[in-house]
Amino acid sequence: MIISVIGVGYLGAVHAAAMAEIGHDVIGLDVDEQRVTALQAGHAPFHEPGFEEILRRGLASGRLRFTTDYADLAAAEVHFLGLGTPQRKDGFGADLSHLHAAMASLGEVLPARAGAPTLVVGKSTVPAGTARLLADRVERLPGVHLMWNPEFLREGFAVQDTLAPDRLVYGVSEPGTPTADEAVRRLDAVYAPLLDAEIPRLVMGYETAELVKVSANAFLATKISFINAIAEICETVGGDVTDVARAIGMDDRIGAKFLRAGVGFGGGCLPKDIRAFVASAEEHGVGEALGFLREVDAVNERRRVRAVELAREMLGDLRGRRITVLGAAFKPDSDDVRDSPALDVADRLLQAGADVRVTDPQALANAAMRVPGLAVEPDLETALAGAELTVLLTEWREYRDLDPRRAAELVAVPRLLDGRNVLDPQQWRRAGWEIRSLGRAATAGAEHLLPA
Ligand SMILES: NC(=O)C1=CN([C@@H]2O[C@H](COP(=O)(O)OP(=O)(O)OC[C@H]3O[C@@H](n4cnc5c(N)ncnc54)[C@H](O)[C@@H]3O)[C@@H](O)[C@H]2O)C=CC1
Ligand SMILES: O=C(O)[C@H]1O[C@H](OP(=O)(O)OP(=O)(O)OC[C@H]2O[C@@H](n3ccc(=O)[nH]c3=O)[C@H](O)[C@@H]2O)[C@H](O)[C@@H](O)[C@@H]1O
Repeated sequence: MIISVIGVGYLGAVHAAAMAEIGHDVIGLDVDEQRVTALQAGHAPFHEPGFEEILRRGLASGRLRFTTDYADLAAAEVHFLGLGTPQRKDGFGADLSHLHAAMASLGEVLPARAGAPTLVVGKSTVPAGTARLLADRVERLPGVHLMWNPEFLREGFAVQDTLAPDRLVYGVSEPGTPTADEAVRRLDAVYAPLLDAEIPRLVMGYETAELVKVSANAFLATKISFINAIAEICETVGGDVTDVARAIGMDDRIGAKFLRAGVGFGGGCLPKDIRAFVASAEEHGVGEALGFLREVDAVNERRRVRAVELAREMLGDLRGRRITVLGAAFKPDSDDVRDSPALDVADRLLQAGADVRVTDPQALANAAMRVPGLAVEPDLETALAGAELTVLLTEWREYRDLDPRRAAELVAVPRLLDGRNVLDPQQWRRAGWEIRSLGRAATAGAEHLLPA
């Protein structure tokens, strides 16, 4: 099938390459010329394991290309929408302006198919009600139908999650009607290889599909803030949140995933999605139903503040003190620094007057753009040299695997704050380090301490 993907950012670029990978003719469009040029040249504009491989394979096969010109989309039978839906400038609801602008441009090329069946498929994360609003506009054109097919991929696993998702969700105007059934058949044809692999597919109304997406992200954020709230208690009463998480996670009804306590969640999605969900509920007059999400957000914010406080407890006055921050990306295996807890904490330490040096295997270019004046150092050993405090904030493998004895030789003072609870405190203490973590009382782990 001939397919277009409009908006080739993290979601859209991976989706476009994945659709070419499963045999479709794909054209990806973006208004960002630099991005289109890079993609067309086979260069990933962001770090995503496995993406460049399928991008290059798609380009080489002739089934994948990129453009900035909407006129090039005229022949496509299916248009996927991968536009960003960032937080509005007022800080709360979702900014749908990119989506509306793209729909206006697409509206000019849709008539070129002269009434032949054409499917427009939204993938962006949007407040409930958005799809119906867009459908009212676009379905006036003969042959055009709109579906909402939210995306659940995780950065760092984007290719795998696109080609083998846990489920496919199809939002239609009215489930069970002949028009909806026809649209479902056409989207099934796009995803045929995935459906053949028995990936479950659920059909529901637009609003339900939109709600599935924001509910999933709200649940994940809640689970993280839940364990981080317990971390706050552990720090005060003398517990170890990693043991709490391990023990409660063994209960199948709770599950071990998304119970990693630390500096909290960030990224281009969870924080803005929970805020947009609350804003949307308020607009519908049911804000109190999601009041707890404000607390989820507040717990998350407090972890960042606490990381700086803990640095102060360990160092005293932060002014002029040499701090090395391990990690800038919002999570490992990504160069994304959107609302990154690591970068935010580094910035707060900088604002407090510390002499901060940040290292990260992939995200330093993005970090330096976001926080002007931040000192960045790509080489881990150089970054550690002379540190009075080392703060681990993104759990890249190279930091989890750090040898405490070697690291102790590099720093000025072997003093470490583990903001992700990934290092073994006993092992580090044995190597001579003073170590504190978010979610463990100062002495947690020390009771088993063996002589060095
Ligand atoms: N990044 C992720 O891991 C996931 C993102 N999502 C959702 O997918 C959507 C996209 O997210 P990202 O890919 O992260 O955003 P992004 O910001 O990386 O990509 C959006 C792209 O749309 C382009 N664009 C803006 N206006 C345009 C227009 N008028 N015409 C064509 N292109 C235009 C931008 O230049 C940009 O390249 C959001 O709603 C997000 O919440 C959902 C699941 C996963
Ligand atoms: O809508 C989206 O964009 C996506 O948002 C998240 O994916 P992503 O933001 O890529 O990353 P996650 O793995 O969910 O991590 C988000 C943040 O939570 C933090 N986290 C995660 C898990 C955990 O136990 N503890 C924790 O602090 C991570 O460090 C990271 O900062 C969801 O997991 C995806 O399903 C969803 O499609």
